[in-house]
Amino acid sequence: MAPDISAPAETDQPGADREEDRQSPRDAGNDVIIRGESVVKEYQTGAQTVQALKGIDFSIQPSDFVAIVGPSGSGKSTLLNLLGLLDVPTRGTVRLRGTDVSTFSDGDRTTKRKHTIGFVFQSFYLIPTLTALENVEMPRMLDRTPKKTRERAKQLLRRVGLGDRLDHYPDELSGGQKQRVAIARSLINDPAILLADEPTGNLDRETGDDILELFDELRAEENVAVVTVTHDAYVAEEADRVVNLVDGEITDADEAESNGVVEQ
Ligand SMILES: Nc1ncnc2c1ncn2[C@@H]1O[C@H](COP(=O)(O)OP(=O)(O)OP(=O)(O)O)[C@@H](O)[C@H]1O
Repeated sequence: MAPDISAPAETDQPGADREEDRQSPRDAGNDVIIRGESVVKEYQTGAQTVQALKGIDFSIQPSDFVAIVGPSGSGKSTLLNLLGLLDVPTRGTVRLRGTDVSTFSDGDRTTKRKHTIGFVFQSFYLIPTLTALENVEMPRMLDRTPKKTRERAKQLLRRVGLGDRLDHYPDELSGGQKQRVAIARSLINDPAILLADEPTGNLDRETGDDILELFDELRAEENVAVVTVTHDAYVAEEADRVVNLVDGEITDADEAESNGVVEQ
């Protein structure tokens, strides 16, 4: 289950800017996790301004499976960074459960990210000197309840089919198994959204299919939404929705095949 992150302790202080007061009426009472409206993202390099996103709208709900596709430089990573609360828009709004993310302090944004977003990458990014179990526990290394974390980490590794690989090191695992460990790690804080950047990019087709199947199961069981950036047509085909970015704008999904989605 996604954690209730709508009322952090610090906003309960007397006189504090209460989060409920900053909420958009549009998302009050519905279950949109994150919504972007007229989102513009610009990067300034010297005198040059690059408009990476040109006023796009998006929303992610529990259990969604959304694929972001598009040619190189079209704004996919920029959008993923906004969804991952790693950045804020230049103009327009991104709301997390109804609250404008630009009103969060950096510390707030980090806390929200930790409790809302899980990240999965093409290159897995496991720590080679830690076992599978320790890698999954890693995001909660400083946790005050290590016993609980260990139990949850074991449960997640069993969930992704690696109950018999807890003490294996990454170089003792196959590519697909490494990605399963990375997915288990991404779930350790019970996120509402998994952001997966080319999650099947380093895997053969069959192993990639297994990972997509696992995503489907996790969406059904944990209610988690999966948002993936992909160049693989078969991954995009599995998605409920395809966001096709071209030059910072969302275009018709039917154009996806001619815009950087590779048939395999
Ligand atoms: N930090 C930055 N500073 C300046 N320009 C940037 C920055 N990050 C991205 N850009 C520019 O913004 C545009 C969108 O980049 P982005 O990385 O989002 O594209 P992408 O679709 O993820 O590309 P790729 O598929 O090659 O990873 C590009 O023109 C890029 O050069």
